[in-house]
Amino acid sequence: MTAQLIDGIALSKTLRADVAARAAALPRRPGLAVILVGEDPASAVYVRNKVKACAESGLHSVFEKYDADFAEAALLARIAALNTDPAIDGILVQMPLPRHIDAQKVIAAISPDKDVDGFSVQSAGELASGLPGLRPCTPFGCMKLIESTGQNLKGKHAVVIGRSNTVGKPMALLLLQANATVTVCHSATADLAGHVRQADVVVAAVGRRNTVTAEMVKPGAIVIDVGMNRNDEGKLCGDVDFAGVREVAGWITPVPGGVGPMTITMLLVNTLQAAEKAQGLAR
Ligand SMILES: Nc1nc(=O)c2c([nH]1)NC[C@@H]1CN(c3ccc(C(=O)N[C@@H](CCC(=O)O)C(=O)O)cc3)C=[N+]21
Repeated sequence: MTAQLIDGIALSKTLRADVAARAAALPRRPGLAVILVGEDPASAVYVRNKVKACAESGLHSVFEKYDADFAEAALLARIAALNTDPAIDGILVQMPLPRHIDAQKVIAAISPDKDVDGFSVQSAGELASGLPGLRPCTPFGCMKLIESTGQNLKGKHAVVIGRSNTVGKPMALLLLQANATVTVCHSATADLAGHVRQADVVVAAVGRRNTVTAEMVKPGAIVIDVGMNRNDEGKLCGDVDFAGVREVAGWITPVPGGVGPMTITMLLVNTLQAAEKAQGLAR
């Protein structure tokens, strides 16, 4: 069996067209502020892609770039200004931040209404409580990729590998809300392979290549690869041994071209959602 590819670029195209149509129907264009502190080259690429994606979907965006030694207080002051800026519906501060800046403080400073990353305590609480709210973009995108297979998660066993606040934890909650039975594995899990073998859905968010191999995967499973690693040749690769696992799985996401583009797409969706709410068009 060779797995069907879940194409994050194609799905992104469809969803971004819907964002563009809904954005065009609003009295005021949705606006996203993207803040980058420091010189990390990978962050610079991601941030540029986010700004470009906004333009392509007809969203307004502003990009603010600061030197690595930008003071925490100055960053908090910028966020306070954006919180009350009526042209801005979403605020994204690119992570990781320089060590002298407390990321938790920064996240807490963003108005929950503009928390398009879904990283705030309010957004996390809404997700955990099953209330509507802004969902973290990467796991939200993974759910859309899983939904695109047409498989109902009711009665299915999902195994999430990784327990970060940005991916693993919210992923588990989203899968739970979709009626899956959920197991969360992490670095202290005794028998990772034993758990993964039980999974109808595997979401790998570890940050180490070849964490999921063909022998660990149940035939026909849905495999979602959140990993972003470099192999020995410097090529981008995920946490899953793609060549091996695609011969066993039912569906698999590629890296690149899977979760990455969907993360940006869900940022656009969240910005649109925040704008609709701000303009009295809640949905
Ligand atoms: N506040 C904050 N929010 C984030 O959402 C956030 C962040 N900080 N910090 C860094 C991570 C990483 N991230 C990615 C988004 C898209 C791709 C993406 O589009 N990847 C392409 C490949 C890009 C390439 O070729 O390098 C793909 O997978 O096809 C990757 C990574 C968002 N992040």
